[in-house]
Amino acid sequence: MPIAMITGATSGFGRAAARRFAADGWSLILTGRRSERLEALEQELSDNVEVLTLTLDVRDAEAVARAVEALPDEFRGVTCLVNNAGLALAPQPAQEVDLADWHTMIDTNVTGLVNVTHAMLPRLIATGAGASIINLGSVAGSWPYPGGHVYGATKAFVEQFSYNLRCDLKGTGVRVTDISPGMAETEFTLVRTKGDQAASDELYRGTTPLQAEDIAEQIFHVATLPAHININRLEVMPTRQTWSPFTIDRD
Ligand SMILES: NC(=O)C1=CN([C@@H]2O[C@H](COP(=O)(O)OP(=O)(O)OC[C@H]3O[C@@H](n4cnc5c(N)ncnc54)[C@H](OP(=O)(O)O)[C@@H]3O)[C@@H](O)[C@H]2O)C=CC1
Ligand SMILES: O=CCS(=O)(=O)O
Repeated sequence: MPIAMITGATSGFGRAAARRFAADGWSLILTGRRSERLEALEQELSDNVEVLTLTLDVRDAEAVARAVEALPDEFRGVTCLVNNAGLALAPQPAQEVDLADWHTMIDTNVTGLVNVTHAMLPRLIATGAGASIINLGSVAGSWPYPGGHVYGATKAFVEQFSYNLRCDLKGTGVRVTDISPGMAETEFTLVRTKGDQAASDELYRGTTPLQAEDIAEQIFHVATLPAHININRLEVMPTRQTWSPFTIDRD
């Protein structure tokens, strides 16, 4: 059975993707920091598929490298890496945020993604044709909005890193895709607002956001395309989300 490694499998897109891959019998390497959630997911899925859970903070390059190095033989032949772990913080204007929140976003969305990719590249190249790296970018990486500041910039990094990886992986068979969702109802806004459930509920109220399962389906689709097809970037929005016009500061 093919193997998917999913970072940030304790919630949202990552957990839904784990369930989607499991439904088709894939073996799973599931990572995240909250071990109790990993254990619950392992319990849920392991009757039907092989599951290995790794409690891992993607920001810790050494821990990531050690965990990948120590993968048991039956989990070494990874077919698909889903670089999903990530977060936004500090929705207020740039001039009002704590520097620490900017650092956390860069450390997680940029450094963390790079840490996991670096550790996993030899495994994916060994798998060769049909292997894929699926990076979770965001519409925020392409479209500016107030309060997007460093979050959007980290996702712009994900897009360009994905394209550049493709160049270097030419000839290895390893595909690279940036999946960039728009508004999706997960724990994302709860994290962004540091636990403000009312603010999270308000954002999604009266509209129809994407659900985690919608993006999980896209991830699974991209991972299971014939080996000669590479989707470079997939931007996915809810039908009820579009762009705003430019704004003008007037006297
Ligand atoms: N929801 C949305 O509107 C959109 C989200 N995205 C992106 O999709 C990805 C998933 O987000 P989503 O599912 O919505 O959000 P959730 O908050 O529901 O899930 C985020 C996941 O990332 C993990 N994570 C966060 N920090 C770390 C870390 N340092 N080390 C390891 N794992 C970490 C969390 O696990 P744990 O806390 O257990 O470590 C959790 O499993 C993110 O990269 C996000 O930026 C992109 C576009 C839209
Ligand atoms: O990445 C998340 C989607 S949004 O909040 O930037 O629209």
